[in-house]
Amino acid sequence: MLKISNVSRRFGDKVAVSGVNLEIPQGQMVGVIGRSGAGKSTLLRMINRLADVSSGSIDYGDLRVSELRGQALRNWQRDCAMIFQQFNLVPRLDVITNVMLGRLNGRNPVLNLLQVFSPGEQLEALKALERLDIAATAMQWAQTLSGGQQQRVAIARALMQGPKMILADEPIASLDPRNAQIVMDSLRDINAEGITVITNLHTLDTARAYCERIIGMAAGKVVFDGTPDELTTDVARTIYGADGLKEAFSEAMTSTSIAPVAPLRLPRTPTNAQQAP
Ligand SMILES: Nc1ncnc2c1ncn2[C@@H]1O[C@H](COP(=O)(O)OP(=O)(O)OP(=O)(O)O)[C@@H](O)[C@H]1O
Repeated sequence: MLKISNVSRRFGDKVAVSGVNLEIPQGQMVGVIGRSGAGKSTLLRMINRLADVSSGSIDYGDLRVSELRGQALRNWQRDCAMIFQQFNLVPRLDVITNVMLGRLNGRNPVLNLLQVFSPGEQLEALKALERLDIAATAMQWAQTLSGGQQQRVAIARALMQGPKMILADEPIASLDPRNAQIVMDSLRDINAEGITVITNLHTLDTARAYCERIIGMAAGKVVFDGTPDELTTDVARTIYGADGLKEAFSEAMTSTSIAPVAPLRLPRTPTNAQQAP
């Protein structure tokens, strides 16, 4: 269970995240939606500890994530893999090495420096690529792949970490609808194996189609926490505001309007449906 307790983050005078309380059981697939600047990325980055909390605490089971330092922090960042809109691959390294870089934590630093990977690690990386259906690209430079393929490499790299949780910050924002669907299907399949997936999404329809639980943020606060069915137009208006609502729906209709290939699992109910303030 991931527990976020009264977490806030300030940048100077700006409050990016304000008093957020969430409990996310292991294995949930959670979509975080909201307008640009609502605080979605900052929330994810605090869970992964790319950003520190200004106040409040984040716990994972008995682990006080928000106070980890040194090796314990690196272990957490291995357990809690993060993928980004811009993939963050090394462009002039081949795909399989990019995937193996997911193993850096916990290895001998000298081997890392020399980029020496064991046959076992190479096999595992190939398996991860096969799982994402891109093993044929293993020897290509990452920069020669399409955006959708690159995002799948990033997911394979995340899997190499053996994570308990994957945090995805707008993973499909720069992809065409077909690639967006492949990437979301991959995240859903990974989640079906018990890995928690928390993903920021711009579009309502994607969150509805893939996530059993949707968290809506506005001005740093959680203003909705519930199932796709509970996300009515009125609720969407609270999240996006009257202007943003039009944008959210029209965007959903055009750029990344996608639906999952296989039927979804039955939704589990969020344990702590948070009330709008
Ligand atoms: N490093 C930073 N320094 C100063 N302000 C920041 C920093 N990071 C985020 N902010 C501010 O915090 C607020 C929340 O930003 P955040 O990126 O978390 O929102 P978001 O919902 O993820 O938006 P987007 O969908 O555009 O990525 C914004 O007003 C942003 O300008």
